[in-house]
Amino acid sequence: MNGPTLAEVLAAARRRLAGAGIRDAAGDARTLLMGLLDLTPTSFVTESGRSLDEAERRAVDAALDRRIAREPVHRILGRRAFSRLDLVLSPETLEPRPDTEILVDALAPYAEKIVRATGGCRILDLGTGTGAICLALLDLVPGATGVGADLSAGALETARRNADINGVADRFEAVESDWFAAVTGAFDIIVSNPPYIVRSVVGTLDDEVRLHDPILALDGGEDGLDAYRAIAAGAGAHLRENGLVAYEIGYDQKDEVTAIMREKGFSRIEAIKDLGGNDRALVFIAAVAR
Ligand SMILES: C[S@@+](CC[C@H](N)C(=O)[O-])C[C@H]1O[C@@H](n2cnc3c(N)ncnc32)[C@H](O)[C@@H]1O
Repeated sequence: MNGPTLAEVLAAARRRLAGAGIRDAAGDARTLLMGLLDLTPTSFVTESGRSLDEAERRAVDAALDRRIAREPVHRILGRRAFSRLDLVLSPETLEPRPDTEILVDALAPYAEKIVRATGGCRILDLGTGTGAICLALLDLVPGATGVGADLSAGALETARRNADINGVADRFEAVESDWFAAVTGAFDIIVSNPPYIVRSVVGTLDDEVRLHDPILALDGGEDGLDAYRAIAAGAGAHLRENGLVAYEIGYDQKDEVTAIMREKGFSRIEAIKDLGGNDRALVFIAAVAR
């Protein structure tokens, strides 16, 4: 006897997730099925009439159980798309967010310009996690090279694997470091999406974030700004002439992060909002040429 079709399994999955109070039940059901069955958006439609075998149905059921227990879709699949990359996730890495692509898109033209002017561009990504920001920039700007630094050895292992999978390993180095502590040399661009959640807020985040993203990737200290202070203090010593420092920030941190950077001699040259209209990325340059 034939099993249920993909369309039938999709409809049942959507109902199960909606019944369990999952907000985007339709989107999550679709993303899970596409990922589990390795289908593209097009083949998902053209194969909607095909039957799922028992092993496939068991895999779908297990994935739905995990989603209902509030595990995020891409953690269940173990990977997610970011910029033009396919990134593997691990328990030690933050799941990269689409908002972070804003920082990548803002920096790529600067990196290209530096490559055109000097023949190369050295990028340092502090708190690299999966390697998302650095690897996406290396992919977009073939003349660039990058260092991804992180305090988590497990995250760095994942970043190295992602560099391999995405064909940029020859231009990427992973360094275990407490911010700049083990970083050597000077860079054209220092970029970071550091932990920036106010410590007292971490416990109130959705289960999907609180229980599945590592605390090291979330907790920004008492006021959420510890990492920006540490990076601002060390950036000058690791920047080439006319080098840039760029951050992802929390929606309400623009003025405070700008003040922290100004105190260390940097001027803000860009402030970029996300699609929701919130401040999301800032770019700085040394106010006085070094
Ligand atoms: C918000 S996550 C960003 C991950 C990745 N860059 C991204 O955008 O998806 C912050 C990262 O900073 C790392 N981190 C936290 N404290 C650190 C420290 N003192 N030195 C270096 N990395 C640190 C965490 O392990 C985590 O990978």
